Amino acid sequence: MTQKSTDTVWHNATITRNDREKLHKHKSVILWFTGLSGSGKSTLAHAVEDYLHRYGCSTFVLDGDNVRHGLCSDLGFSDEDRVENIRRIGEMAKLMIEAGVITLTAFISPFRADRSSARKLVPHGDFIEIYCQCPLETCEQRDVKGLYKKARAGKIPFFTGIDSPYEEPEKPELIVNTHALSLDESVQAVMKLLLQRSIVRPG
Ligand SMILES: Nc1ncnc2c1ncn2[C@@H]1O[C@H](COP(=O)(O)OS(=O)(=O)O)[C@@H](OP(=O)(O)O)[C@H]1O
Ligand SMILES: Nc1ncnc2c1ncn2[C@@H]1O[C@H](COP(=O)(O)OP(=O)(O)O)[C@@H](O)[C@H]1O
Repeated sequence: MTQKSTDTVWHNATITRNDREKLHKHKSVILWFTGLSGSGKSTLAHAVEDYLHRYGCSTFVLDGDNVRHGLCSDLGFSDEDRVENIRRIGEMAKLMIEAGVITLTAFISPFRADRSSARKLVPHGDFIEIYCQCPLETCEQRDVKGLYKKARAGKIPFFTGIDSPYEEPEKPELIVNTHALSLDESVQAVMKLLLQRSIVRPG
């Protein structure tokens, strides 16, 4: 690996985040969905994006599976690699809110410390942690991608919830119990929070 360069200087953009937010007519924010595999992160993030997009908001979903095909294709699922995965996503999400975009991230992000580091990258209030709470048994019954079956058969080592830990958020901005709520109810719970925080305006 080459030595880190110290010869870089931050360049301030002429167009600011505030300018971009004015253009988009809404604030930018990170909606950080976290939870077990199969808990509903992707489904909910995309459904919220769909809703916001229809109301003219500028949005983008960073999704675990997709990002791991490109930006993070060099990473696996050891604790170390997950830490680096979430570090990169945090930095990417930070850039995207500078671009004035409502950024929705759907990663297991199993470690509290890593979610906390991502939160600290951006100003207070710009990181909204949404815990997709769902019992492991339900996630396993859903087994959307057949991965739990493989993990139980010992074919996927370090699978979250089985032989790799998931640390529940202690104080998330929102808990969505995807086991009990319908998808529509879950979307409405997120929208209610965005309205309460004046990130989007009614209508
Ligand atoms: N060992 C292991 N543990 C957990 N998940 C695994 C594993 N191997 C592959 N997958 C698939 O990768 C998706 C999770 O990637 P993430 O980038 O979100 O993981 S992490 O935040 O770095 O922990 C996860 O996607 P979701 O099911 O959408 O959560 C799985 O499809
Ligand atoms: N309230 C809900 N919110 C999100 N997904 C739900 C909800 N209720 C049931 N589901 C279902 O749970 C599954 C979640 O899968 P997925 O979104 O891929 O999870 P994850 O991205 O966390 O791995 C989907 O089949 C989805 O239809």
